[in-house]
Amino acid sequence: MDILKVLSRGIKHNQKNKPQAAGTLTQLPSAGALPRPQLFHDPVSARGKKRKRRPDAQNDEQAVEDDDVSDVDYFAPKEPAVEPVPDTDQAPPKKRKIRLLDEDECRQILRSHRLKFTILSGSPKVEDKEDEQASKKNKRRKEAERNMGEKEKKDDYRKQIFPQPLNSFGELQHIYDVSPQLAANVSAQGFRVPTEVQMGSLPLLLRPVTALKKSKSVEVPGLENGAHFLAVAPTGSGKTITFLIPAIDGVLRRRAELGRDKDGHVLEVVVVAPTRELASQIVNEGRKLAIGTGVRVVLMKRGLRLAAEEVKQVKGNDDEGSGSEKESEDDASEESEDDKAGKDGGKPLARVDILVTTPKTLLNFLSGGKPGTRQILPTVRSLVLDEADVLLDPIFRKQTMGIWRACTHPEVSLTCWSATMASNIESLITKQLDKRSKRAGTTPRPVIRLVVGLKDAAVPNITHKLIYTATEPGKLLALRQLLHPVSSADSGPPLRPPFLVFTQTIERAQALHDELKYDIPLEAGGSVRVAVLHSSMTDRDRSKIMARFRAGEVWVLITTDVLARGVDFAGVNGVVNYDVPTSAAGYVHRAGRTGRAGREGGVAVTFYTKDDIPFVKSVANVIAASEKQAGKTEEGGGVQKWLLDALPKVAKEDKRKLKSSWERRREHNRAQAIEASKRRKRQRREEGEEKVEEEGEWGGLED
Ligand SMILES: Nc1ncnc2c1ncn2[C@@H]1O[C@H](COP(=O)(O)OP(=O)(O)OP(=O)(O)O)[C@@H](O)[C@H]1O
Repeated sequence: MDILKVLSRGIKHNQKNKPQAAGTLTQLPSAGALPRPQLFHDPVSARGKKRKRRPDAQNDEQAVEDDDVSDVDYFAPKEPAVEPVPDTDQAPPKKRKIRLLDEDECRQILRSHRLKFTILSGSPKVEDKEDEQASKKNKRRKEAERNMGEKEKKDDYRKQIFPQPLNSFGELQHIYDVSPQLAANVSAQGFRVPTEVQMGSLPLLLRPVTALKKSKSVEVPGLENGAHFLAVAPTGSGKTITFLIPAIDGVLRRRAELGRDKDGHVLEVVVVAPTRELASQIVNEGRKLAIGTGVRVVLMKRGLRLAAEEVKQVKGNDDEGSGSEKESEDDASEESEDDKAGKDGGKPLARVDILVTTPKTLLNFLSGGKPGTRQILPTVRSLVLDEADVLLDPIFRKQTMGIWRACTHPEVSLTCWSATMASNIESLITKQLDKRSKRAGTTPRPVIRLVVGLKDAAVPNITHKLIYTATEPGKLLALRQLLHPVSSADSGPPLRPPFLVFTQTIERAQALHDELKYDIPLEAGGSVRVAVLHSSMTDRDRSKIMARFRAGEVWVLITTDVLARGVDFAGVNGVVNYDVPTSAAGYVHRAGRTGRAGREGGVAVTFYTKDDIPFVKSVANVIAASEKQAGKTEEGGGVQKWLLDALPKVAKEDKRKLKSSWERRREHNRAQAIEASKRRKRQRREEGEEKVEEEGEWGGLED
């Protein structure tokens, strides 16, 4: 197969050989596959009643059966923004009464979609029912516990809850009472059915008491004020709108309660994301959902002034922000300049309801007050950590904890989102929440965790391939073969553009770009089709590359882990791990840049050489688990059992050594990013121009 044929399929070349601009995306081969945003539909054993269709479901234009979505192209350009819903002076539309499902029905639907809710803190009461039905239930539960055997599993089972699932987006308005405008904005996105994470999280986050109204077996104390929430759900499963909808709804509700008008903006929600690319993507999504509501979603930038309170820094009272982790060089290098920005009292306060930020940018603002003081954000009611496991990883921990500490409202709720969540991060979160509620003297809120599918092994809907090459030059050759396969016998599955190539360091990304940039013939667009993006580039260059890749102009984007998390490129067909990711979580996030919203046909190719073998086992395990989830057999799979068995389990000592070698690379990346940041500052001073912050690279999470 010739690359030219593949690349030019569906793409018209204009006369001057210019790359096609926006609008080509839906004609790229990527638009072909039919997405099913829901990943799981297990048949559930006929325990109790079968799922009933609501009598009015047919009237609900959004409650479509899954089969009906086959002709929907979720990657087509979205509809233009909706018109604001007419003012509420007119009589509100009559609300339809929708029956809540009973606990058994909820249990069945949640199981069928592999949604598991566990209470991580407090002790939910298991009701002591006298009646026959309840004792039957208890019997069944005890039997199940006996079967599971281990104590740990028993505890887990007892703490499970079965809230109402969101069966259609129409229920947002009809059961969970979100504003008609917000409901219209969701509907304008063109989504037909909620994904699993949306199905599970939205009822609990919007109206927790309603969501658990029919839950008879477990009582969750303290739920009236809401819950803290951790969601672990596959990449590309729509977590962004899942935290944005309740955020906007919360602002609107409080505005109504307090009688604030549309222009009365109070910073109520802070969303933290690890990179600038992800933060601005969240702002875009938020603004689409907030159209016509008056809710302002703003990206935190250098020089933006927020309504913060200045308090005296109390020495020795910094246990949340401190820890074993040392201050990163990045922090130190930025401090003096940010001090100046924070002290700029001349700028007006920003009018913000929802602030989206990278950790460092906001922390720089908070620590930029008078010496010996810090600034706090007492009006914030909700803190959202997107990619929470990396935000609480030592690289970002100090900064994230600093922000959390600044959200001093006693009722502040925390929600954490990621496709991967190690148990040490979970316990860090629950311990911190416990400490905070003790300190504030408030009734602790429950901490609820939702896991969709298999925790940490979640890229079930794509093809995975591990390719061994004996040497480094062999790797480059193999990548070229993927780009220009000469026969069907060539190794690896066909890789169709657009695709992302991940390397471990900035230097390697640059070097690979130099190697590949002339590999696309001029007739197909030439060197502009191959681009590189990493954190030592300027913000402006990064944004330009992002825009060109999204528009379908760039077909091969070479990058580092800076794009591994959260970034949603419509229709990315493939991911190449030119360098093996150093952890299972790293693999999940990189591979998850393809196959978004349940779309099939994505391919993740991972090259490895002899030197990489110690890292391959954890990648191979993720692949095997993902394929098992997808019900694939060994023959069709990307990793053969013999290989999985043969790959060495790395001894602790060796892992430590290897880790330090990767740490060195990561440090090197950071040093490069710092150097670049200093260079940009110098440039800024010379140009007198103000630019926004940069984040360093991170090298993925260690197992
Ligand atoms: N119900 C839905 N049906 C179809 N597409 C959806 C639905 N909800 C969200 N999407 C789309 O799915 C894509 C992925 O969503 P999003 O970026 O929120 O995923 P994510 O779960 O945050 O992924 P990651 O873990 O990689 O950050 C987006 O393009 C979004 O518009």
